[in-house]
Amino acid sequence: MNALAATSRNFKQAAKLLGLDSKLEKSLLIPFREIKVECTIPKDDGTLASFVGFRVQHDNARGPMKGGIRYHHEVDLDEVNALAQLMTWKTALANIPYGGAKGGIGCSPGELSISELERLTRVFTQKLHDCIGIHTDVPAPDMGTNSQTVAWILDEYSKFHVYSPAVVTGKPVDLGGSLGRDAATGRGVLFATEALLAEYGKSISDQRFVIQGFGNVGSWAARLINEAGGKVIAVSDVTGAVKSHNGLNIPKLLEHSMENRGVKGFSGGDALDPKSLLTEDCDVLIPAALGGVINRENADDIRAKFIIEAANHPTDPEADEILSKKGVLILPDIFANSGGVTVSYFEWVQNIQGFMWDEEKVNCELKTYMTRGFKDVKEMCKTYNCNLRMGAFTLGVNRVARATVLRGWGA
Ligand SMILES: NC(=O)C1=CN([C@@H]2O[C@H](COP(=O)(O)OP(=O)(O)OC[C@H]3O[C@@H](n4cnc5c(N)ncnc54)[C@H](OP(=O)(O)O)[C@@H]3O)[C@@H](O)[C@H]2O)C=CC1
Ligand SMILES: O=C(O)CCC(=O)C(=O)O
Repeated sequence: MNALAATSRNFKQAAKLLGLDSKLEKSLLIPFREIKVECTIPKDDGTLASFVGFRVQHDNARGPMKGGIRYHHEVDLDEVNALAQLMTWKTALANIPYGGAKGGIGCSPGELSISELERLTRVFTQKLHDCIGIHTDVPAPDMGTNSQTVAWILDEYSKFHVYSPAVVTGKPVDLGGSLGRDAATGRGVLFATEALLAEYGKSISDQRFVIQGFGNVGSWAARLINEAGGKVIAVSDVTGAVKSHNGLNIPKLLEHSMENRGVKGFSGGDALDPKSLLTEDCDVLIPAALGGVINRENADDIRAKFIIEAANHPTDPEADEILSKKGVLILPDIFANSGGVTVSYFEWVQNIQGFMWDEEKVNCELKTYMTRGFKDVKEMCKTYNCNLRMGAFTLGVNRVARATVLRGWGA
């Protein structure tokens, strides 16, 4: 099932539980605006290369639309649409005053030089600048992009509009980025995992973790889990996978991965077939890379007791059903990875206030939001007698539906 079909299916199930009017349901599902642009750049060797870029602005009932920009060869309109929709429910669940959006370019960032990436980002921004803004749509990094990418967007945007750091979040701290944003999604994953485990009388330090993806989210999650006493027994990225039953030395793995551009070849563990990583014996599985990786092909073989969705839509609805029958608990993406957009919100607030918070305040506020989010999700699970995914979806969808109805459709 593709990402859009899966996300829309979850939305429709939540709308049914909430008893939403079918016309309201339809209006919530259709995106506010879909933008598709051609981006042609000269490569370093003088030849031309053309790419397609997207920005889907899904909903703005609760505030400016918000979401990252992804550079990956699999990016297409359906995927960006699904990710934008997830952002709408995620920002509502986190109770931050935003709607949802997502962007992306179908490209392989690893095959482009830094100057090619800069040109591509600038051309994309030239095509997009009139549709984004502090109070309309605020992009951020996602897979394949980082603080440098949004710094280029900010600079290019500023050639057409007044210099406004709050037009993007996830910026370098020197350009008004927030302390703690880099680690925020991984830190949010830690707080979310702690909250879930506590419900079962468990804690990070008595669990064994497997993490797919060792980029921004996966590596920060690994680092913070390791610091909290958790045993990270296997990790993968595009280059390969490594495992150690005694727990990987995460600081050393981070060093190795920086020096060698990946986890492959790490001497502090055994090489593992990346395909079998998800079905390794562990307590907690954290997918922190691509969507759709847990599906009907492998769901039955998953041995984790808890799945924390650090990635967006890593679990297909068919796998959801299989895992639920097996008694595996899944903490859904729109809650588990909401720490990133929550600290993006703090960054936007700091930029608008013109006042910088210290990192302790950022982390402390993040914990408050994540703890409250978990409590709110559990409350919905109780009200609608549903699992955590439907608890999260009903919470987000209900808040957006209420805002939509209150704003009305008057001409
Ligand atoms: N950044 C953020 O703040 C947020 C991100 N997310 C989600 O988290 C996920 C990861 O994003 P982020 O960490 O930012 O992205 P990054 O680009 O920083 O890292 C992605 C990681 O996934 C790895 N990867 C890619 N394909 C595969 C694969 N087939 N198997 C195993 N590993 C793979 C990459 O390997 P390599 O480096 O070798 O290419 C890299 O380690 C995405 O789903 C994203 O949407 C959600 C909320 C916020
Ligand atoms: O920080 C942001 O605004 C967006 C984060 C994001 O893209 C996500 O949560 O999937």
